[in-house]
Amino acid sequence: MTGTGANGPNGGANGNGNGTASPTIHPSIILHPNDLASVPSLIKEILSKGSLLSSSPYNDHEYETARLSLVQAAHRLVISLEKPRETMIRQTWANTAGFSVLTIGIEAGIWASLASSSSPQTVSQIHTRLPSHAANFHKGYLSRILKHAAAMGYITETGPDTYLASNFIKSLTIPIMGSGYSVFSGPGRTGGARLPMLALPAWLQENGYEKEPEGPMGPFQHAHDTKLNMFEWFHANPPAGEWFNLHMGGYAFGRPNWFDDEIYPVRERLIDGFKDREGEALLVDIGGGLGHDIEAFASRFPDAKGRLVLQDLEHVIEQGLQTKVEGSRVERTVYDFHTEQPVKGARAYYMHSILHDWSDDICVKIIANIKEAMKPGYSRLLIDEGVIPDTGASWEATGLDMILSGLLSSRERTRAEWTRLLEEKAGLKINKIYHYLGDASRGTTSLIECELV
Ligand SMILES: C[S@@+](CC[C@H](N)C(=O)[O-])C[C@H]1O[C@@H](n2cnc3c(N)ncnc32)[C@H](O)[C@@H]1O
Repeated sequence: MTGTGANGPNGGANGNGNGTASPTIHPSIILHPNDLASVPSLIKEILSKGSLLSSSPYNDHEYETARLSLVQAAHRLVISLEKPRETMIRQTWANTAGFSVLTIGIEAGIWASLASSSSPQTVSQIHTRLPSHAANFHKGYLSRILKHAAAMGYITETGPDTYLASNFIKSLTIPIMGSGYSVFSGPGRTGGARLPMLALPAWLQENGYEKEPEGPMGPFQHAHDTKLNMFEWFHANPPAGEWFNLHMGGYAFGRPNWFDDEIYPVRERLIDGFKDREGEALLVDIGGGLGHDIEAFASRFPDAKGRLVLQDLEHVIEQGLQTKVEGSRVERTVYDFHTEQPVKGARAYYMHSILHDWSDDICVKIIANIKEAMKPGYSRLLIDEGVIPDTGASWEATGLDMILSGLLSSRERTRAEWTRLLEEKAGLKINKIYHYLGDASRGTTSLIECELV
């Protein structure tokens, strides 16, 4: 690739890549850092958050809050200090290549080989331990891949062609972590979940920018030339479905749980007042995937009476059986939530990251099936989802919102949008929105408790 100089590829200094001019922006701005004015205050913030971090006990709430705001300030510092060309090249070249490199390393067993030793490894040593399907990996190319991984900070370069695994790269050898890269890259040459995101600008352009992704023929269907929705397409393109389900486990891992003491008072709202009779369900996890949420609930409340029921599609339930907790009392059942809810009168129906996958119209139908099964004045519907704040939403929340638009033509919702959906359209009453610690202002997750009106 060759440079085109300050005048850009379109024959004029202000070409914007599509041949249209931006007359008011002078190209000299490319020579200046993105936001130099913010640098002093960001450095001050980093120093103060840094000392808070060292004085809080590891992993308590204050530590986590300080750590997260430190990460955010550090990212902002990098982008403020960078010049536009550097940001553009980092994003278009380095990050794109970085994603491919990480995926190759997962699929060819490079990270597993590197992580199998706690001391620095040469390229030859890493190569010797590659699994049989990658045993003939081109050594020169392996060396180039590792160099980029080191330049990106994913691994540590300790000498020429010698590297040490980082905590991050070791974690990619764990399926719930590595699967995210696989599902966004493949399977095979499909482009997986990344393809629709790459095709999102074209989808919007072809639709004259007049509508947001919606309906059964959204960016995902256009990019993959399919009528299937994302879940159906993953299932039809194995092992994408299995990767996705594992990826959900990675997304949930180590995050606070909705039933933590500081978030939702489970004893007061669910266990007290539970009608302890034969066959009564305490909790039904609808679309619960491989079961990480309900299994965590079961081990947190071992003495709570009542059935704990996990529901998902057949192939997901089957996959979950391979990793289920030995001796667990969770009942794993096959159920399609577009049909009548078979567990009647449960104390609580729980849905985590379900309604954000669907348009309001379909959500109303999913909720109608639950409403039919709910007992008035007794059953509660618990919705574990993001509530996007008016300002200051985190990149995790907004990133998910964009991903949902591209993959499922759906959305994360604001408080007003949740109220419109749950109260005005679905006819439920929202009792209260319980915010996860530190998340109230970031929009990543909250627990919305609803009842029949
Ligand atoms: C985004 S995942 C969330 C999984 C899990 N609740 C979690 O938070 O990790 C959506 C889940 O909905 C399930 N699902 C999709 N369509 C379904 C349907 N028609 N009936 C039941 N489950 C369905 C998927 O299999 C998947 O497990």
